[in-house]
Amino acid sequence: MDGLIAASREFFREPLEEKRAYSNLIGGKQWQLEGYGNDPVKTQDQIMDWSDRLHLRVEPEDERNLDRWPGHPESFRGLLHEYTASCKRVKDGILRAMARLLELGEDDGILNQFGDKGTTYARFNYYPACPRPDLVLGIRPHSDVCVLTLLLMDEHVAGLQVLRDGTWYRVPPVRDHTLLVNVGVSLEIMSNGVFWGPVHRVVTNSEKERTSLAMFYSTDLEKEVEPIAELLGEKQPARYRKIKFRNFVAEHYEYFSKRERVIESLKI
Ligand SMILES: O=C(O)CCC(=O)C(=O)O
Ligand SMILES: [Fe+2]
Repeated sequence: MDGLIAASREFFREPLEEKRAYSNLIGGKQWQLEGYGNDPVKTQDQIMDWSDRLHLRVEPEDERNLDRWPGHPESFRGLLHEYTASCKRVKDGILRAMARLLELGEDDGILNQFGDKGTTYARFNYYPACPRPDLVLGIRPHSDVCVLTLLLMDEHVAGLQVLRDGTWYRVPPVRDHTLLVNVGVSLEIMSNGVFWGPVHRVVTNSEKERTSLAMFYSTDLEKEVEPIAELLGEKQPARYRKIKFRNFVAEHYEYFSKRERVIESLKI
């Protein structure tokens, strides 16, 4: 873990021209999810996040776009490959335990909602020290659109905050490779609202830089995300409309740029 974080820092510290070789803008213009760079620009007055990002599809393994994976430092690709395999085991264990909490008939009741080609993205976030933390956020308020996120936070510098009942709560940094497990809004829909995808943000720091690595576990892009049938009944009607995951992601970015949550539009 330390090696991978150190390798990602090394990448982020390289000159911009080096990093642009892995850009998320095709031909310098058309935005795609994967690669190095920021969010899509949807409106002229959109305030961007104070962060540098590298977003890579790590699963399915045979669909990796290795041309987006930094070749420097040389250890990067091997370390990310190993980290992906370890995190998969953790994610499977957590989702099986959550299926039991929902009292689903089988432990794989959530895992088998992912479809044939569930996808995992690794997102490296690098937040440089910011001279005016009062003016800009590291990441604006959002909920993760995936099923589950495993977040490896900076061991020394705080920044993540979670919204609950109108108050922002600071998440302290933790040592010893602790992972923070976050529910994404896909799981909010699947669980018919039993679990919910909290709104969170990252504040900037005037003196210290910060890094984090999020692993986002999502369903197949062609799969419809919907409440699990077994959880529904006469007394438990569906609370969310279903949506194809591909459209959910597209809409997430539309709403995000307007500072709204896409899931609100799916509530019945
Ligand atoms: O940097 C963090 O602690 C959180 C990152 C995050 O929320 C995200 O990448 O979606
Ligand atoms: Fe997030």
